[in-house]
Amino acid sequence: MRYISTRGTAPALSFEEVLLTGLASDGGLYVPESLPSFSAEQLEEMASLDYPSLAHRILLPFVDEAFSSEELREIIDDTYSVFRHSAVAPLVQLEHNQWVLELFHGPTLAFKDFALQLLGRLLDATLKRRGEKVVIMGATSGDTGSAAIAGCQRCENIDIFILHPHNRVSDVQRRQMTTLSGPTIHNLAIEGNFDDCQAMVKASFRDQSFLPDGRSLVAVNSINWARIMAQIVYYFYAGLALGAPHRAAAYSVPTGNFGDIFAGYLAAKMGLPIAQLMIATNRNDVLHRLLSSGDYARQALEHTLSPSMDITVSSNFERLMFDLYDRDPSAIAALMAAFDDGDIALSEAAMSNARAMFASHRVDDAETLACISNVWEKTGYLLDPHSAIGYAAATLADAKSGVPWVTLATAHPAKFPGAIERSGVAAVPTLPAHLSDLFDLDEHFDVLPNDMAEVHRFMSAHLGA
Ligand SMILES: N[C@@H](CCOP(=O)(O)O)C(=O)O
Repeated sequence: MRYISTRGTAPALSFEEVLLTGLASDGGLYVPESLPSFSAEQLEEMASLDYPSLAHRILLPFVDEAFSSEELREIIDDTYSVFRHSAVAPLVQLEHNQWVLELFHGPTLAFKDFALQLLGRLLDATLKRRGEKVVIMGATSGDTGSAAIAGCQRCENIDIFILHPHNRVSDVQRRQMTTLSGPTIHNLAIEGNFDDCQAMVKASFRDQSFLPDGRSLVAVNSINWARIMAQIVYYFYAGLALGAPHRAAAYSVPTGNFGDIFAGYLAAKMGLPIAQLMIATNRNDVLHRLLSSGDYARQALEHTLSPSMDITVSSNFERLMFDLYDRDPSAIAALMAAFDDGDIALSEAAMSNARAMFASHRVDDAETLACISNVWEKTGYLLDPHSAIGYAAATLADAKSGVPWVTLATAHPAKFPGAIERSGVAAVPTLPAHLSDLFDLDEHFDVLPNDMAEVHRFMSAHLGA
């Protein structure tokens, strides 16, 4: 399997090379040159597999020569053994045609664990084999940070630097990152927003001259292909449980960086029957505006009750655009250059291709709180604010569709006690036992200005030998 850049001038890479990078050298994102696909007969046979077996079946073609089938199986078994639910990704029915896929049973209580627990193990094995050290640099609006640290802290050959927007993640989210200490773990609270953090990370990938010779950056954000790859699996898991290949389901995905929903799009291309993919956004709604009115104009980032989705530049949309423009890298390079300068307009053909698979809905804070409260009253089920955005969008779509809707429940409600309290429900979400001492532990983080030179100076000064 080879991986190519969406902008066409960076070299094609193997899986191992793509795992050890982030952005392509031309500023694009890596995608597989071609996708494996599964026939209806193969899907029928896959329907009986447990989560690790299904993951192995789906992921093996992507890693090809980098890991043997046995090595991959061992890594996958180890990865999902740390999840607290034996089904790994349980599917729960809340109402007629409404399901939630619980993706918060991993160590840090968010869907990011599915990919980052795996990525940490793949990295560890690869770096040991190559005898190399790397520097991990990531940006988080709340969930990726702790999941990346938890996934990679066992790796001996890394230093990890995670940038989060100062005072803009929930207390639980921050503590999940900043209480994981060690000489190689660095949490940087940036005096800016998530877009600032992500822009610094991307710029750092493009010019790595601040690093000493022999060290390079590896991404833990969804610009790293391995993140997307791992997230394809749970779409198959839910779809097969709901009757694929004989019945299609629709998926509602709380969307920020577009990585999670892009994984669903790939699952459809790989043969999973998917009726529709719902882009569910908060007030940071650039993707909803694009889908509904063709408006892809940048707007100022707003801080909401769903901080993990407070993002206005959705990195992975570029991967979708690459397909919408028939995989023409020069079209993407031109569009992204124009986007750097301001707004872009997609062609009619691209828009109609996008609308064939995607719908969208924006849910503001008041609607998010109302959804948490309504669902609690009706079903006794407690949604976190991000999952509530997905569920609100799915219930609006349901009346029109008649297909089963699966909302991706991307985080545990205990990560957002403030929002739950504001929703007025009588429930108090509690952290699972392994995090019960979270508020007793010391925090370690440095506050830095929104200035890349300062961040690079900090990183150079704190790199291990
Ligand atoms: N929503 C993320 C922000 C980064 O997105 P990613 O999927 O590219 O890592 C978060 O919660 O940190």
